[in-house]
Amino acid sequence: MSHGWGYGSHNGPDQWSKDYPLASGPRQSPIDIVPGQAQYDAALKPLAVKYDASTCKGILNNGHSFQVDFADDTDSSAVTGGPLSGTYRLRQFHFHWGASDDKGSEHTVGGTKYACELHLVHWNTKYPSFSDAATKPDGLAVLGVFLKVGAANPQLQKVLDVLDAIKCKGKQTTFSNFDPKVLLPPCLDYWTYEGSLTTPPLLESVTWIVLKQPISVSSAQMAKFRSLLFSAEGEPPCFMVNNYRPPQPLKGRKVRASFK
Ligand SMILES: NS(=O)(=O)c1ccc(C(=O)N2CCc3cc(O)c(O)cc3[C@H]2c2ccccc2)cc1
Ligand SMILES: [Zn+2]
Repeated sequence: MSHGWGYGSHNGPDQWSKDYPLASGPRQSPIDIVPGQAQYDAALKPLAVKYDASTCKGILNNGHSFQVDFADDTDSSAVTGGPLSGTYRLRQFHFHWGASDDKGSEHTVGGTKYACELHLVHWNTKYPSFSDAATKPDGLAVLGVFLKVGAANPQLQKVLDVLDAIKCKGKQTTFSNFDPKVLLPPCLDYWTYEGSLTTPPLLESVTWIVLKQPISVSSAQMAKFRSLLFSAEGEPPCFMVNNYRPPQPLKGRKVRASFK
């Protein structure tokens, strides 16, 4: 993927529409979720999340976040149920965060920003591959989890402990035997709506499933995220912070809630 885009003043979200006209499309993400306007839908099923730690393959600084990649050649790590029809295989998870604890999430709740947001990216197995699914309106499902500053999160620490090895863009290292289910809150109540990737190419192929209950992260752990660099080795260092797109217009979409 071209890396001309970023989160700076010259290549950030306000500029993306120049190269990616979808930025002004009808189903863009993220959005501000207004709980009072979300419609409870009794037909929504409970989320069924099944992850297999052995499918965890590695961790990479991709220049706009860091991602933990999973083997997606079988259904052993997948999500079903909820608003979804069929099986969606886990491909990767990554995060978005701010330069300070008062901002960083992409989705907001009644205008409230969290310090960080986790995205678990899944693709619909009715399509032959992730890349193909990413071009279809029902191709992807992303599970969003808010991180709220408070107590340190020991499960998250296992991921943060390897970040020194992937400080710069393009660096990757081994990361195995990690079950991302440990990063989910106890309650799987969610909001869901039809949206898009929040990074270029902004494809409108994502069923968003945003969990109501945040998980915890300490301020010291947030500082660890901010030690990463957008820049590659040998380039002037640029700290990886504020890698979030702000909320986009709802344009008539309905947000459904799985809970009353
Ligand atoms: N924030 S998000 O909407 O949850 C999101 C989901 C998937 C992806 C993703 O996995 N990829 C593949 C790697 C990649 C690398 C890039 O440099 C880039 O600009 C975008 C991506 C996206 C991507 C997804 C689908 C088609 C092309 C690229 C990115 C963001
Ligand atoms: Zn994301």
